[in-house]
Amino acid sequence: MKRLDQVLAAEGVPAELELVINDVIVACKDIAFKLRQGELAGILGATEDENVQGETQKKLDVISNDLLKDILVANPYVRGIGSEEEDYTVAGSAAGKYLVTFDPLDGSSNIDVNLSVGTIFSVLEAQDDQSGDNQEVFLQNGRKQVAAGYVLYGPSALLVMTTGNGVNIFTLDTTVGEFILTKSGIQIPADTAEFAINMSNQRFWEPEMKQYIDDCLLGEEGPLGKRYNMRWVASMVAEVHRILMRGGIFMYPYDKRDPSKAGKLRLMYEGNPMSMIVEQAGGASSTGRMDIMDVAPKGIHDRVPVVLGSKNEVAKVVAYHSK
Ligand SMILES: O=P(O)(O)OC[C@H]1O[C@](O)(COP(=O)(O)O)[C@@H](O)[C@@H]1O
Ligand SMILES: [Mg+2]
Ligand SMILES: [Mg+2]
Repeated sequence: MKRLDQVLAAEGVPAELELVINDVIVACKDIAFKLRQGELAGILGATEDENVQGETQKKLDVISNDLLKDILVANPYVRGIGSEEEDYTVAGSAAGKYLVTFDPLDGSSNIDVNLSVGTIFSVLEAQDDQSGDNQEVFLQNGRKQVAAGYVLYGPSALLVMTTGNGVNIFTLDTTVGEFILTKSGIQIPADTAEFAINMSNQRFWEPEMKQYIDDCLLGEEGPLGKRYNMRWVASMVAEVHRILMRGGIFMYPYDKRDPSKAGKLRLMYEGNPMSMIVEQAGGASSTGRMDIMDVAPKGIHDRVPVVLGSKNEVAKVVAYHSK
């Protein structure tokens, strides 16, 4: 039975980075506890506010954001944070080496119906001496991440993370309040016949994506030659976790509902960390035209089309885009 700190030490993770990851996890344990209490903790429902993306904030979006922000900006090794729920990046310690971006609560439309939600995080190294409230210091591509992970608040709370040494899964032992290693060396099956996409947006997709899904729906008689199943949990963390466990492909492509947005999901705290985890587990991750982790960010809240999961299926979607 290995604890998270023992696993990170065995991976040779620097002590400062371990302290940063540990603070993320302390906040996530608190979020997990509040979620279990649900209505009893007065955490359900919406606030009167909108975030910078124009989305109504749920109470738990704000609570989770504050838990992560408060602990991380007080950490001497954190230069700054960037969050879905903060308009601008927030400065931490001027001498801090690390930058943390996070989606404090992913899949937040699921909170009020008691379904799975998650927290996603990504850690970068600050490359120069700029303050953490200057977003420029964060604008590095996903290949520069030194750690990435998510916590899935499901029937049990799971921490899934990588420091570039493969993917480990830890289960929260609520009797001792510790994440305990329960699986390591996760490998996503290369082939799949299960896709996840919000089909209600079909008429807004680009023709390439429309064609791929049309061909999936043709099953054995179509050019892809197999019968596909479909899932949509509306929580990226839950979808990615299913894919890590049994394969699959998850897509949130560009659509023309709002042509100024490159997609729904955000690069720096959704696309990049999930891509690092998926690649570390032998899967693939693309915008349809290039690897997500090679996309150069221009702003902390940049959006990105996402196609990730079983590597041979992702390659098929990429091939549709290059026809
Ligand atoms: O509303 P839709 O189209 O089903 O979108 C669901 C997607 O949006 C998200 O909920 C976005 O994340 P947030 O809840 O953090 O905004 C993803 O987790 C999920 O894949
Ligand atoms: Mg999200
Ligand atoms: Mg969110």
